[in-house]
Amino acid sequence: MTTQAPTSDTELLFNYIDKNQDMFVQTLKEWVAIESDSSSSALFGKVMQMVNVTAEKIRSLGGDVELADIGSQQMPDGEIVQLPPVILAELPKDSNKPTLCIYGHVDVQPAKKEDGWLTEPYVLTEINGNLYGRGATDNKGPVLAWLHAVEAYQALKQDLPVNIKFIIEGLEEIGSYGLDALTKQRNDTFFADVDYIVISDNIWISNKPGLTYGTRGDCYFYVKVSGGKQALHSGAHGGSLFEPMADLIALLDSLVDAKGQILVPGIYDDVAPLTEEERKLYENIQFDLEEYKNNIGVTRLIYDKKEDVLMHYWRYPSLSIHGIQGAYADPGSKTVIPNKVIGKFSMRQVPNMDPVVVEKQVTEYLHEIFAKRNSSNTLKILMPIAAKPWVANVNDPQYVAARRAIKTVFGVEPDMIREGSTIPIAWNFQDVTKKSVMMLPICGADDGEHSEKEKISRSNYIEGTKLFAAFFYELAQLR
Ligand SMILES: NCC(=O)N[C@@H](Cc1c[nH]cn1)C(=O)O
Ligand SMILES: [Zn+2]
Ligand SMILES: [Zn+2]
Repeated sequence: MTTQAPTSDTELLFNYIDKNQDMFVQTLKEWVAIESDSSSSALFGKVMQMVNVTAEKIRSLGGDVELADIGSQQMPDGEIVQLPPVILAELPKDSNKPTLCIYGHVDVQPAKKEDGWLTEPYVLTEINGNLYGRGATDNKGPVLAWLHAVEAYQALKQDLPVNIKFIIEGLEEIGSYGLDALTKQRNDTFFADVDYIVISDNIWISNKPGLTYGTRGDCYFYVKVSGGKQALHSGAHGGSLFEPMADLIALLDSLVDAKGQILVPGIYDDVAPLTEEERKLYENIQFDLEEYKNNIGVTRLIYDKKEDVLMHYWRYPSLSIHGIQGAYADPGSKTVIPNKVIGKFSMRQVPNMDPVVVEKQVTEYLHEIFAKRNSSNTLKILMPIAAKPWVANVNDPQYVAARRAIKTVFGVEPDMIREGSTIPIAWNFQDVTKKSVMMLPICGADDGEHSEKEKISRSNYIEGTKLFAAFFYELAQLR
């Protein structure tokens, strides 16, 4: 990548980051080795370990760290569990400087070798310049890049141009339980002197750097269908039973058609109408459909125009079916009728959808479908995650600083992009604190977040660290 006329101080920082890249990769390897999968409360011990390791790293940079208690939570299975704390930290402060608050998460999605990983998911493995491992891109790599950017300033005894606070959590992947309440609770204290909030937990959409001004939200549903007291032999009992799995499959099948249209009545009613001005924005974005299909390993998409594909990721809702708990999923031919199954699906939310309305629409619709089946089974619907979409003002000064930093490090103007996935706390940060919130991604379009090919390229990890160092500088120049 071309580096654009850095100042001599920036040049020193970049050289330091280049020279120490192996050490930065080693730290990422140590972090990836901690299986901080938050998907099940049984694994919260590892999340806790990861939170402590992160806290220690921030302390080593001179940070004052609080492990904020966020209490307990009833999980979808009914169990009440103590939640891992949230890191609220602050580096030594100078009241003449602006204050940047960096948010990130150190929990990860589940990963098992048998899911199809070519490498051990928790052993960071470098292949052709890519660092494969669960959490490499989502979100341990970017969190470390922020910390290493600070470390570079400190190692070179350069004054950090901004005050820095951190909010690092271990429950983002399951909807950031407790963080919205903590944000409200600390709005007049921790957040009072914060000028900017920045998040780096998403990806570019091409090999060109992107700057993100919107994300979709997410409503995550559990559909529980329960039958008799125990699982039964399908030969001995199949034929006269209302089978929970058949009910569930019918319910899941009623949600979305083959063209990706959501079938729940009323769901599109609140979706913000597309304006001519917005439609034009999509035309100039660099996004190669062939390259994209190749990256994600598919031969055909529902839409064949770039603009339609992007709009259906960014500005329209989508519904995905994720799995069935209680279903027989192992290899082999077990002839069982499960007595209780839980279907899981989520619906990405866009402006101006309201999760409260969506929950009602989905629940009523599924109960109607279920009633028509006249089954003896019982149906229960839960919505444990309700995250609103987030859209920012791209004219905010923070975006100016980020554009300049991107130009310095990558030599190009970024594409202004939105994100199809969800950072559950983004909307809350903006709504509660009224501060400027921005997303500054450093991860590649082909990083495979949540998949069995998750990776970050060494180049993005190291150039991303430089980008963050340059961003600190540019942010201070705004004053
Ligand atoms: N990198 C952000 C991310 O992956 N966020 C999750 C958060 C979430 C939403 N619903 C459940 N978890 C995502 O899937 O978008
Ligand atoms: Zn993430
Ligand atoms: Zn994620």
